[in-house]
Amino acid sequence: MKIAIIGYGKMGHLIETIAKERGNKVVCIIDADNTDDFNTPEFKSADVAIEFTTPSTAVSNILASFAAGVPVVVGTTGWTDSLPDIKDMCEKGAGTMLWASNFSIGVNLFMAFNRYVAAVMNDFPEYSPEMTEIHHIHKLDHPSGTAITLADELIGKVDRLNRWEEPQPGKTPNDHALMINHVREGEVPGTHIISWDSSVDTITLRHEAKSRVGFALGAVKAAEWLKGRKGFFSMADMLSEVTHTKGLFV
Ligand SMILES: NC(=O)C1=CN([C@@H]2O[C@H](COP(=O)(O)OP(=O)(O)OC[C@H]3O[C@@H](n4cnc5c(N)ncnc54)[C@H](OP(=O)(O)O)[C@@H]3O)[C@@H](O)[C@H]2O)C=CC1
Ligand SMILES: O=C(O)C1=N[C@H](C(=O)O)C[C@H](O)C1
Repeated sequence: MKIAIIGYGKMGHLIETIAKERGNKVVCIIDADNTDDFNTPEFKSADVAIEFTTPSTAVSNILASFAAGVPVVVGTTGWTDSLPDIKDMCEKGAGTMLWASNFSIGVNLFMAFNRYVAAVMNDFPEYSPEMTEIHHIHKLDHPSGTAITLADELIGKVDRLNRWEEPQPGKTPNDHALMINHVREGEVPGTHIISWDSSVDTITLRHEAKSRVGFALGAVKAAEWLKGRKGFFSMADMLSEVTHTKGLFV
């Protein structure tokens, strides 16, 4: 299939390599210096575009893809206050998009395990959860998009929690808040840790990406899956088609 790449940074380069290895054709690459190319026949000829840019540019790139009639897979994080409006546009037929805070298959399994553990822990108030995400020093946003997804899903299952917070000097954490810590260190591709602590033990769930390959491969697979579909989708929609475990994703 024909793929357009929006954002030719660390993810964009890897997506180009993996898309070609899987037999796809990259017909257009848009980076910060050629954002007018959404209007070109090359961009408009793409079956699907894949967008990994910055928190401040994702929304305009999504809208430009919709205007060009090209479905878009979006991996950029840090812009999701606008997600409900974009989702609404897709549901009204104005565009097609698949968004995920993390395209790694392993992280999406980890998200399912997180939901399961949180549902179990709802009955065990002696355990308190905490989350930590560790990423490379170039990352612009915190907490990571993945941590926000994990936190929202955990809070949704645990009656004693109603929000997430980041630690602030001098501020006592709210009793009903899940704390999310962020660490920026070297070139770490992405690590997420959820710990459930009691006075007698700690249960820890940990996902550690070894490189960005899992993210890029998942995004290309999502683009291949999105071709020919219309509406708003998530990785759960795609993955629910490949598992026999009932209720794991949707
Ligand atoms: N969902 C997931 O699985 C994953 C999500 N991410 C997220 O993806 C995003 C990108 O990550 P990464 O590739 O590592 O970041 P990079 O900084 O390496 O790449 C971003 C690229 O976008 C370009 N860019 C900036 N503005 C625009 C614009 N208006 N239109 C098109 N391109 C533009 C930048 O150009 P220039 O440098 O010239 O400004 C740069 O080449 C981040 O938000 C990150 O959190 C990352 C990995 C996995
Ligand atoms: O910026 C990154 O690099 C990553 N961003 C995503 C996030 O914010 O969750 C996904 C992955 O962890 C890498």
